[in-house]
Amino acid sequence: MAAKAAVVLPRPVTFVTGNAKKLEEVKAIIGSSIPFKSLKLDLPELQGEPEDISKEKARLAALQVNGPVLVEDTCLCFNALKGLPGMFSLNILFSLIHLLYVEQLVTLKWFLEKLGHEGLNNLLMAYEDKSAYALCAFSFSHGPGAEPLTFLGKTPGKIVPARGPTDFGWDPVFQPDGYDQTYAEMAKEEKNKISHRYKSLAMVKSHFKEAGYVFQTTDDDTN
Ligand SMILES: O=c1[nH]c(=O)c2ncn([C@@H]3O[C@H](COP(=O)(O)OP(=O)(O)OP(=O)(O)O)[C@@H](O)[C@H]3O)c2[nH]1
Ligand SMILES: [Mg+2]
Repeated sequence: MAAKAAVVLPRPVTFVTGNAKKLEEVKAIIGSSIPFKSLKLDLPELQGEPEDISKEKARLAALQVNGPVLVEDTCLCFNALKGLPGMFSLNILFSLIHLLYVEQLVTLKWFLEKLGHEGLNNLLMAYEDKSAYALCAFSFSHGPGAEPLTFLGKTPGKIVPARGPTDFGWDPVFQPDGYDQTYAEMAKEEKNKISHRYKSLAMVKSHFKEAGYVFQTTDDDTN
């Protein structure tokens, strides 16, 4: 039987994100297994199921980049609230704040800071069930018009009062099952071995390995 021809992609994959902490983790997890560069683009994020949001982001990113792209969308979902706040949390909050305080950026900052980690815990105050899961949806598109593939990684845990460094989102209030440390308290290498992002990227890496993509690079791509 003839070997399947490898798919040739016009350049390295562009990982589109505006989040520096995400990028740090993605670099550490992917290493040199997938040739990629990163690009910050302001893409609209729809509301809906994680997979759909991520896929749509990939479609839009591929059009803008005009080449292969990886994007991801991450959420923290509370079981007692049937998966909310999930993808909606910060986006809806931002929309509400925007409606209420257009152009009053000081107030907006103050409001977000006030809600913070304590606010996330307070959302569950009335419930005994503090269980939650971190969900990561990576989508990969070959380029404009190509249907994106999505890879979901999920890590179960619970919501606890904040512990550990506060330099990345909700890491201080999420304690993964089987650990007595929050994501924020864990060494980065430890988080990157069990996280929602790690699990999703493990599937992305397997896909790339199986597909055996061949990348054509230009001088521009090395920047
Ligand atoms: O404690 C955390 N540990 C994580 O592992 C993690 N991953 C993402 N987030 C936060 O969740 C929100 C929605 O994320 P999100 O997927 O829309 O990302 P984003 O808008 O910041 O970047 P991007 O969409 O340009 O890639 C943002 O506030 C992110 O900072 C995390 N917080
Ligand atoms: Mg986003």
